[in-house]
Amino acid sequence: MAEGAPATPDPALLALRHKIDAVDRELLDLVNKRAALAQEVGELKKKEGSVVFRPEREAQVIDGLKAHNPGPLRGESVAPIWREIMSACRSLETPTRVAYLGPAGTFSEQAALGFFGTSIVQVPCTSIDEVFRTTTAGAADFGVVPVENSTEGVVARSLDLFLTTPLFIIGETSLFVRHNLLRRENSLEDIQAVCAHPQALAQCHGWLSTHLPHAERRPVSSNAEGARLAALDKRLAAVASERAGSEYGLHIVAPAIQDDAHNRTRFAIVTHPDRHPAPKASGHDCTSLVVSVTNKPGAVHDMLVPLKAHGVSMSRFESRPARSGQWEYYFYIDLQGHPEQPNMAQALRELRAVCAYFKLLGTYPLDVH
Ligand SMILES: O=C(O)C(=O)C[C@]1(C(=O)O)C=C[C@@H](O)C=C1
Repeated sequence: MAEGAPATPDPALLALRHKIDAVDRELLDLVNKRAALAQEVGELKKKEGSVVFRPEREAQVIDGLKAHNPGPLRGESVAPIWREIMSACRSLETPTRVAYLGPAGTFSEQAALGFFGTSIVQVPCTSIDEVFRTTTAGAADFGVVPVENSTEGVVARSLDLFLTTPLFIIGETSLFVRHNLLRRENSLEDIQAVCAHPQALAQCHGWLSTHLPHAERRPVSSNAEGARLAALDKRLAAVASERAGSEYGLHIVAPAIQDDAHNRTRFAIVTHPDRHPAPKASGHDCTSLVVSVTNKPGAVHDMLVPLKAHGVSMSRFESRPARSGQWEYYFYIDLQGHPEQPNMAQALRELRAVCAYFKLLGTYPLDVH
């Protein structure tokens, strides 16, 4: 028995626990009632031949509950609880297979479980390219890929693959990324190399330069792969999540070593347009596109004119070299709204007319917390 615990439990505590047990049973009955309704929805969808996962509906369910939450449950507790309930309900309609950059313990895995809930079939992949290939080939229904980090900027490989694959975006999610130095020994002595994904090494550049200036920085395919290697060799350390540390039995030698305390990574959820329709408007949506314009004065200005004319806000504007050798660029643009809104539809039509290249990458509900 823990020190300080009374020999006989406090009757007031017992009474409260009885009440909690009774509420839990009621909750279980209600969640089962909800699950049975979701099963009925599943039957209906099977008859109609329509898809099970509806990101816009899930976003509306969560938005609605948050707006009606009387408390004391905190607002930010609502989304994770209902995501998990909807994940369990969805799995009764059909399995959801989700590809992401594995192995176990990566931030991509955490993003996949956070977005879809844990009642999914996990399809860990060895690279971002493999996530795109697996989802394109239909071995996974959805892929989760990192697109941007608040410290390091864009994840170039994901952006390049949006251009060359048929996949489109149906959702987004973002995570606070806390990196830890992990190792078999609980010490900073005699570390020969630090293994991690190049993005993670870059996000911890300052800390590594100060505390381990002589250790080699060894880029590997994922942070969890770095943790796996560190578990095999005591001269190696890894930069990875706490989850990866417990997965591979490593000590957290130094916690939260990322240079920016607010380090966040944003992920896109992708799927194949032949297997999934674009989400309908949820009320809080984002539309992503990639465009290019001819290399002449005023071309970028002309591109922005239709957005201003129709009152469409832009939340992101990124450029990537087009690799034509002509100083030409692709522009990755996020717009606030959905093409079902007439002003957005008109702005997109006019924008398309002034672009040399135009590809709609997707339209999807904004991340709800
Ligand atoms: O409303 C639906 O279309 C359902 O299938 C039910 C439900 C839910 O559990 O609320 C489950 C899966 C969908 O992604 C959206 C919502």
